[in-house]
Amino acid sequence: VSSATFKWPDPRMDLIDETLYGAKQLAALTENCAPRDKTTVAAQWIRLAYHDSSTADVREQTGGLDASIVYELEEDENVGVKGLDDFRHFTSPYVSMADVIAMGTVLSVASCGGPIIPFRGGRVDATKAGPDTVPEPYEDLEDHIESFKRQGFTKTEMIGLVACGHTLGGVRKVDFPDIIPETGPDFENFDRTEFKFDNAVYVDVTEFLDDTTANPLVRTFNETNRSDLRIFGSDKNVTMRSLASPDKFSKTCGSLLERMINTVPKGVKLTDTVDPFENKVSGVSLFPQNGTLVLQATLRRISANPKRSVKLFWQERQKQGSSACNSSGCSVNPTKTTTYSASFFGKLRGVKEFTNYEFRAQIPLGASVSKFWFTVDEGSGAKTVENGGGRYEIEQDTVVYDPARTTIASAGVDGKVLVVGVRTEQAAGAKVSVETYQGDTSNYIPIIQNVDLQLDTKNPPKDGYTFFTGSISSGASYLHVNAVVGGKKIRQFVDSKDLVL
Ligand code: HEM
Repeated sequence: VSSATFKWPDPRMDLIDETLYGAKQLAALTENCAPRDKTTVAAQWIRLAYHDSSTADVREQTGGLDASIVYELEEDENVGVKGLDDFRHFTSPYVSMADVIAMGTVLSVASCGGPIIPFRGGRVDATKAGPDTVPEPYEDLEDHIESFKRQGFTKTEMIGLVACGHTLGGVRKVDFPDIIPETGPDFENFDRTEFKFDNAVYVDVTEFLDDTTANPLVRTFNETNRSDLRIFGSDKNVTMRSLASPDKFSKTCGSLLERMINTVPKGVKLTDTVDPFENKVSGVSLFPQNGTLVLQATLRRISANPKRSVKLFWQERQKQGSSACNSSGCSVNPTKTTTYSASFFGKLRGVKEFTNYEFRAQIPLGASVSKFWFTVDEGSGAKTVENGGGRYEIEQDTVVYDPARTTIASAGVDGKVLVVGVRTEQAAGAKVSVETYQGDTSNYIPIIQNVDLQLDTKNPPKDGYTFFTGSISSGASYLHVNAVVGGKKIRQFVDSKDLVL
């Protein structure tokens, strides 16, 4: 699997990159192996991911990491499972709950000092519960071997995966009174380094081998429930001994957990690995204002270089005799430059910070724009940034989301009032609607709504555009504008950061 390149427009890559490395707050929740509920956020997220993925049947190619857990929370086997309340804020039309669960594992393992697991996106969420397949402590060894085999893991890999999972967190008395007796503590850690993924090798393994472990799944009064004891010892400790090397433990866990999160049903195709992108373009909008077209775009570069200068260039859609552009093209300097810290995970990947260069170009209405690109000079000469060749192409200017008029229309309103412009010469008979996305719901199932937009009476035609408007729910965080204009279908994505006012 190779490393993905960012070819704008690609909202999926944009959002994945932002969630893992950038400004989204998912990573911050587990930073420094954050404690929560007597355990760690990391332990909760990893357990959730395992329970979700344990529905995998690799021969049938069904189940796996597909967020079916959303429909399985009431089942006994999922007692104490936590994390979906964290994850629901980070889904979008391009990043499924299953992807966020997988990111949760990548982030939490790294946050506690474990290996860096490469992340790939593209998982598809299930629409119903999967089978009851989570292994339970009272089951015998043969059942566990069978169950891991169905999930795609050999017996040796089962030993590894359980050791990797149980290096964090522990057992809760309220959830498992058959493991921790009434007289015992409310929560018992699997090992003595509950905030460390890496040290666990020493602790889990040597403690286990030394027979001094506190692991309740090894020591519990109830022999039937000593599943870790049976699993770890199932090959006379050969695997556990091999994991006594910290390096071997880290590598083994990295590759087993990677396989766990990448086990997906038939037909689901994962993206390439998402590493931090050197150049990322977002926040692109084109809308009419005060007799011109405004082109807004943001270029994000890795790191902050005070010597760096960045310019936006564009090419006109219609050649105009008296255009504002001279022979070297039209260009503008940034209106705003903001440096922000990378997430802890970005930092682990060698990225300390990012710098956003925000541009706002005013373009004659008649000329409009077809392509844009940038030059970046780090102090040693300007280099062109042009979307890996082909430049940043603005497919159409017929239907445009209008952030400025939307801001004005939404002021003081409960919810949002969206304004979309359609080129006046093509506006007759135009059908404009929006498909809104709300991921942050109490049952973790996104709400998708279609709203037809009507002619906007408060914004009469102006600047060559005719405006359409409609109210959308305040919970909607992303949307697509869908239009049929002159028999042609046009679809435009609006990111939450461009929508939230
Ligand atoms: C035979 C297989 C397994 C059994 C029987 C088992 C059983 C358990 C039990 C009983 C708990 C306590 C949960 C609670 O008190 O709410 C637990 C916690 C946990 N398990 Fe497993 N587990 C197995 C495999 C795995 C695997 C493969 C992983 C991940 C790769 C994993 C990750 C975790 C984590 C991280 C916790 C701690 C959760 C927390 O502290 O909130 N387990 N497991």
